[in-house]
Amino acid sequence: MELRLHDTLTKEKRPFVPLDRDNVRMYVCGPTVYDFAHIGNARPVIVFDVLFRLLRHLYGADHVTYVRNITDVDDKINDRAARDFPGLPLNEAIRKVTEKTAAQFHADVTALGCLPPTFEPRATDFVLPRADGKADMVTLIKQLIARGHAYEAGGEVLFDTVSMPDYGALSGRKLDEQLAGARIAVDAHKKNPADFVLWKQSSDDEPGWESPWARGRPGWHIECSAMSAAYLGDVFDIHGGGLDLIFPHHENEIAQSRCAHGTHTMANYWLHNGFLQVEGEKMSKSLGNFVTIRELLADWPGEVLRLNMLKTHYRSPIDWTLKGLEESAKTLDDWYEVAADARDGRPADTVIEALSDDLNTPQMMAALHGLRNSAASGDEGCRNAFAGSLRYVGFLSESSADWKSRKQQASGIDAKQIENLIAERAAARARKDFKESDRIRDMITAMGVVLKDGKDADGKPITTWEIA
Ligand SMILES: Nc1ncnc2c1ncn2[C@@H]1O[C@H](COP(=O)(O)OP(=O)(O)OP(=O)(O)O)[C@@H](O)[C@H]1O
Ligand SMILES: [Zn+2]
Repeated sequence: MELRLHDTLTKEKRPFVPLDRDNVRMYVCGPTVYDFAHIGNARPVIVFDVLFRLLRHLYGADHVTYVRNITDVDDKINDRAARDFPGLPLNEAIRKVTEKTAAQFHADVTALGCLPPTFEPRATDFVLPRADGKADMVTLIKQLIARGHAYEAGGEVLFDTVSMPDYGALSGRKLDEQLAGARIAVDAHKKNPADFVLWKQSSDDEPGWESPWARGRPGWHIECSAMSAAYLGDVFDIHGGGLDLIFPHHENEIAQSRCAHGTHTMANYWLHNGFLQVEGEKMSKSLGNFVTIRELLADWPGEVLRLNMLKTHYRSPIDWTLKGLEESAKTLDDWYEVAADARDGRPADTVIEALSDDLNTPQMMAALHGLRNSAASGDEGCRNAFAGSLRYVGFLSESSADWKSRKQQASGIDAKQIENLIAERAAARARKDFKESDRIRDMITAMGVVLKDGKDADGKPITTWEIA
């Protein structure tokens, strides 16, 4: 099956041809760890997890290298550290903020059914030259200066955008248009307003590293140029992230990496996911219209959030609604019932085919609905293919066996309490106090639980229950 991917740089969907079939290489920009991730931040993590799974299927699990970094040096982190831990020395405060946020991020994305990437480098480990000789930011900046693509001014090292004739190709922004709109006064030390920071001086109370220029810290963009080169080389296959990263972040990554290494390309395919929106607006921290993954996981199993995300194609916007979540939960209730007790088969061709068409997850959903119907009316083989497909796309995680109990937990329903009430109701019925037994049943219904009265194998009345 031929994999086709849409490339932002060439604006076309074309067949995916890896540089090396034995080592297919993908880099995705990871979180800046200063605050809990919102469900919008989860979109690239889930989308590229699906692509990672697909590449592993097509090329073999040991032939794909997926790198997703952690940005743990950023001024937003410094501000948060100073705010939350005013009593601590800044470095310690920063470590507390980044460790806590990174741990929560891992817990969140694991609950969303995402496989860990092959490597998860932290920016702070790649600032200075390393003992193992892997790429680092200071060396990259030195190379850029040596090749005439960067200069020092006003306590900073800046990338010289004019030195790169096709700067702006990814976002389609022409340099002269950018120049016209810029405010010169703010950036008087820059040769051109579009020039961006590679290194900036740190004051004594800011985090910093000794460098050939001044004690300072890297700009955001150079972090990804260093970490991608460290694990994937100067040129690699796929680079991903959200739409908002095209400019300036990815544009500047391309400029740095290509100019430092003297290559025509940084990555052969640039993939960008669309925004998750609330009432038509991008979910973002700055707008305050966000809900964290952690908050959602208190109400919904991670599989529901994942499925709800994948109902929409990754390049289209998603409107995130309660109604959508409710429908997704219903779908999974049904699917798990049909797939119950099935052994895992291989994922069905229809699923792989859908994903191979630029990750067409709406078509994948249609394929899963089709498999569900065959499984419901068919033999064990169909059920195994259905269960195998569910597991393959990450809907049937290791922990889905206890789907029902986790749903109960998430809904806040206390199983023990329900069982006690059922016993009280049975006792009331036994003594023919139907007023009391009805009262108890209404109480249970009001808690969002449905009772089913039936008979056990010996013909004795028995009541089972489930969440409405
Ligand atoms: N609403 C959204 N929908 C889809 N992807 C998003 C959304 N918001 C952020 N992203 C993506 O999440 C990833 C992590 O981004 P980052 O950690 O920089 O988030 P952020 O800038 O703190 O979030 P925000 O945009 O809310 O300020 C990036 O790939 C970014 O494109
Ligand atoms: Zn990046």
